Amino acid sequence: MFEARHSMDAPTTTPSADSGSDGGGGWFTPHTGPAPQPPTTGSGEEATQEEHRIPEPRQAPAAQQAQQPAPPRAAETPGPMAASARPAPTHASPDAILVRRTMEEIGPVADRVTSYFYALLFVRHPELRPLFPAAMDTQRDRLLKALLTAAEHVDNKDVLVAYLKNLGRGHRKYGTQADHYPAVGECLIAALTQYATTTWNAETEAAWVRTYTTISQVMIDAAAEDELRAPAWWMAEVVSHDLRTPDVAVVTVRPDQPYPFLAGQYTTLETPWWPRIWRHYSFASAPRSDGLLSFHVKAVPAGWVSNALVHRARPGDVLRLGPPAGSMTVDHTTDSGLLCLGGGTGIAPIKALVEDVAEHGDRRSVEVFYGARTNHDLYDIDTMLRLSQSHAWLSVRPIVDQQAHLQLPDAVREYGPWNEYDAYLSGPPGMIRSSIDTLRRIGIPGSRIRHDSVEDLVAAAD
Ligand SMILES: NC(=O)C1=CN([C@@H]2O[C@H](COP(=O)(O)OP(=O)(O)OC[C@H]3O[C@@H](n4cnc5c(N)ncnc54)[C@H](O)[C@@H]3O)[C@@H](O)[C@H]2O)C=CC1
Repeated sequence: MFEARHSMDAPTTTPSADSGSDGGGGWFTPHTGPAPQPPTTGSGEEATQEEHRIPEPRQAPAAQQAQQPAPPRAAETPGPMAASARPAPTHASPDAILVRRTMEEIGPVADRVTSYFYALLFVRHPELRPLFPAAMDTQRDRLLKALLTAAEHVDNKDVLVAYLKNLGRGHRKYGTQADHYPAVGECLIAALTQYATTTWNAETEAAWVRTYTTISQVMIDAAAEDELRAPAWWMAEVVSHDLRTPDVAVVTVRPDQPYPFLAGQYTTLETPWWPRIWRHYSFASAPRSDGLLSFHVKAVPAGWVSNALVHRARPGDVLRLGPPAGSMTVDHTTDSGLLCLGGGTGIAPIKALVEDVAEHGDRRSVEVFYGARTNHDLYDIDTMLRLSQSHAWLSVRPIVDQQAHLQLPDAVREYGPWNEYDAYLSGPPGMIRSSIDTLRRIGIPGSRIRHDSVEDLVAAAD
């Protein structure tokens, strides 16, 4: 997906990271087994400090997990923000109310909470420091994002559990182990205790402990299950590097073992030059019979990874890839048309979606609007036009800001009607936001608009 999306996701663990589960209060049905169960205090029940300690995680019973059919990996990876339509909880659970109250209080001092948390973690657990990148700036933001996500989705079990499973799997590549989670949880609680001084009390602490315990258990179980069927990461050799403009390259790699994914998904990628710094890029093609994977990379100012990939990477270099993720995939159970907006290098997953429809033999209408600032920036227009010449159901319209005197989302209004279409958005965060507004204004419901996380796009732009 992109180097943006999803951001520097380094090892973590905080609800942060990306969010939660459901404890005694509600959103998670505890597994059977020897796992220590979270305390089941209700909203008004006061728990002791001892009860509030982060319990040791239960190791997932591998044998039991092995018997479960492994669902296709791609289907499990919707991020909570992957689609614009998220069902809102109808009422908040007592834990959700307490967690959100804490979040509101620490919001204005989020930077300090985050710094304090990491300082504490690395002082108390220096053995965890090597799991994180040398420069922690982006990581700090990631923690806050994860906290907010957990709070926001604390009652939304389905979305949250899917998100956490994805997160747990994704953390394998950092070397995160089950026994790291209590350390992180204790530092998180300590940081919240320090800064949420007005709202913090035993009841709130119990709510956070329950929330964090269930969050970490979902992640640990997902990682253990994943271990049975997939590597923690893939090594991938660069086999071609095509500089399309002075700052955009199409990089093609050969993974060291089969890499299953769906068109429209993205991966995380680490270069040998910036160890432990991972960035997101979408697959620019549907799965290929030769197993090769391509990415469109734009070097952005101060972008360590993107500049390395565009200006330094050459055939023979070896990258590391995390697991595939993302839910911006084609729903082959319907025959709705696809309205695709690809801005800049955001055209990469759109091209993969088009190839997916073509390979599936569907005859669904696919309308692609390909936006760029200048003609020169339409670096993949030849490929897209070639595809449209081969497929009568596909139309491709380049929208160049300078010529059209309007931006990509506005151009879509001039065509349509779009009521029989599902929309797929890919590009810079501002484009995603304004496209959502525009599409909703012209009557496309949020449930039919798909895109990757805008928050991650902002955070990972590097
Ligand atoms: N490389 C990849 O695999 C993927 C990249 N992305 C994201 O796509 C972006 C691509 O960046 P660039 O190529 O520099 O794109 P860009 O900044 O040149 O913009 C591309 C298009 O989006 C439109 N646009 C930009 N901001 C807008 C706004 N606020 N409102 C309406 N329209 C707007 C522009 O008018 C232009 O048509 C990056 O943010 C990247 O993270 C997204 C998905 C995949």
